Amino acid sequence: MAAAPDVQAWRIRVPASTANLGPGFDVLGLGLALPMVMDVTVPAPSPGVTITYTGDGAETISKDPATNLITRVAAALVARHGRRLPPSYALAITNRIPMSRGLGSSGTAVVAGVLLGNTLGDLGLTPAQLLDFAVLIEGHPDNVAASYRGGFVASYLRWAIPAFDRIEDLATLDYPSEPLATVMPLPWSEDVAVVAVVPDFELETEKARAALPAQYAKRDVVANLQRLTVMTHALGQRPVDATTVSESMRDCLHQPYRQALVPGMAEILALTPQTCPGLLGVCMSGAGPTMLALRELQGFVVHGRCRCRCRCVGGVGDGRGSRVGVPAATDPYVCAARADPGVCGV
Ligand SMILES: Nc1ncnc2c1ncn2[C@@H]1O[C@H](COP(=O)(O)OP(=O)(O)OP(=O)(O)O)[C@@H](O)[C@H]1O
Ligand SMILES: N[C@@H](CCO)C(=O)O
Repeated sequence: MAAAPDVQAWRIRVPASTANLGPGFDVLGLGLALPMVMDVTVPAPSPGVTITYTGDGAETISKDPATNLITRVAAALVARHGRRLPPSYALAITNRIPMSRGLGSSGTAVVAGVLLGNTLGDLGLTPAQLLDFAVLIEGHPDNVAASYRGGFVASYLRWAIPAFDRIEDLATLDYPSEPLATVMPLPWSEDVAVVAVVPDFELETEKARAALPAQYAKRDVVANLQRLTVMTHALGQRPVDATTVSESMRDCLHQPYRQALVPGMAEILALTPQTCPGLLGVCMSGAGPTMLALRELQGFVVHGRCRCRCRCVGGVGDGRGSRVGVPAATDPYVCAARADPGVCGV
């Protein structure tokens, strides 16, 4: 009788992320304490590949390994290195990250995919190599850098990503062998908490990026550079200066063009520490439609109304949301000083 194969099991946990934080378009990212957890078993209890899913996206996300984003990324990574995924493995995914809401769900899935490919294909790639492959797929580094590294990070790309149609093309695509992304951790003040207000409609990143102009006026670029530099310092200070944070979170490069896609966004962006004591600043999260409020860790009430029906994450109310948040420090969506430490369990 043949011996039963050794069963290996491990867990991959990847946090959600918020990108841009106002003026840091395609530059800044922050890991949020809101994870996707994936339990991997090799081989699967039954023949072939099985994917099970609970949580956000359970009804809509493909469980077919040929079309699921995580397994496609893993397969492309191992193919790039001349290997194949094993014929049998099981993925049990528990996801708390809302889809297409600006909380980096696709980046999280891509990071999970490269971690899966690295272990299933026994590739032994470095974190920088894995992150670069994730950046190639996402096209911009902010979300994946934050999900991978955790905390508050800034990043830039050292070469332009060549155009490709499908993730599978990355197996053979010609691109530079030099490192792609440079990622720098930034200080995040322990006085600053994060509240995400998640509308009950989706906005695909592709659509929100298509709304942006091809060119910008010099004054708008300069305004963002000034604010970005000041804001990254201001958010590391103790105590934080609310007026400086609030003013430096204003953006000229993406939020004005995306405003038409998110009902109520203008009213939320008009909130200030002067009108809402304890508030530090507001911005769109990633490509939206989620709106992000930074707040002082203690004693805080935001007054405001948005026209869209929001899931007021970190807020009170009826859950359909007309108020814009009264966060509790224990709310799982409140990042607080505990910016997520990034991936673990691999
Ligand atoms: N856990 C997952 N497993 C498989 N596919 C996923 C998963 N999470 C997200 N995706 C894919 O990513 C898509 C959402 O990507 P999209 O870029 O539109 O939004 P987002 O990443 O949530 O927002 P943003 O980039 O603004 O933060 C989903 O429709 C799905 O195809
Ligand atoms: N920087 C990206 C984040 C969303 O993926 C954007 O704003 O389009």
